[in-house]
Amino acid sequence: MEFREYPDRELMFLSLANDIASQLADFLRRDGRASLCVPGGTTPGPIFDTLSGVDLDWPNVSVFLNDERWVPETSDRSNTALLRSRLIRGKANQACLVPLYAPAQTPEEMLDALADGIRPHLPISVLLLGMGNDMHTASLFPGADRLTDALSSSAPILLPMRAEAAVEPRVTLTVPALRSAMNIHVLITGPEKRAALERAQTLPPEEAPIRALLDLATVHWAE
Ligand SMILES: O=C(O)[C@H](O)[C@@H](O)[C@H](O)[C@H](O)COP(=O)(O)O
Repeated sequence: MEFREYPDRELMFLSLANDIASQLADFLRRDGRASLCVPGGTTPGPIFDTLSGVDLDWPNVSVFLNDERWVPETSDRSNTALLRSRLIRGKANQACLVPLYAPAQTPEEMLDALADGIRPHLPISVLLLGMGNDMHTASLFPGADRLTDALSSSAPILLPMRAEAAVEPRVTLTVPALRSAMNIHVLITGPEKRAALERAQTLPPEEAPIRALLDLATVHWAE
């Protein structure tokens, strides 16, 4: 794991957005296409704002979430709605947003169709992850019903996930799909998350799911 500490959040957001853009540009130059997988939640908004204004060959960039809450886009809990309002706009308006939600009562009903949509965009070129104070990442929560399945090296691309801390059912990329990424960044802010990261390094992934990605990740932190 590489740990980068920044003097303030603003600098971190700008610098990380810049790293992500240049990594995507490398893939676009080399392969003519790239994929960017991002978290929802409250932290990454400023990175999305910056990226949406960057000049890239966006029509050849596919964008998808690490995980989605099983709510329609009209919900203020929808990560897809966050992406549409902060990332898939401006210059990035032409990017291809690959869905992790489709209207249905349960994620199980749509899981295969959603996984079929994601599969052609793997391996991920650039993966950005968040982390909760409980050391979850994506929707890999400690104590979640299918965490063991999602940690397995033979896990499918996507799994439904339910956990007390998750509020609603979720759909999440699994550990092997996430670990296949060519570049992995973890974005965290504040002293509580820094302490949680330190703790995660001493625990197995069953207790600290972020641990399953840390050996491959660059962690970006600012107070
Ligand atoms: O849908 C989600 O909730 C996210 O994808 C999740 O994994 C998030 O990255 C962490 O919960 C951190 O969230 P905050 O940035 O809001 O602390």
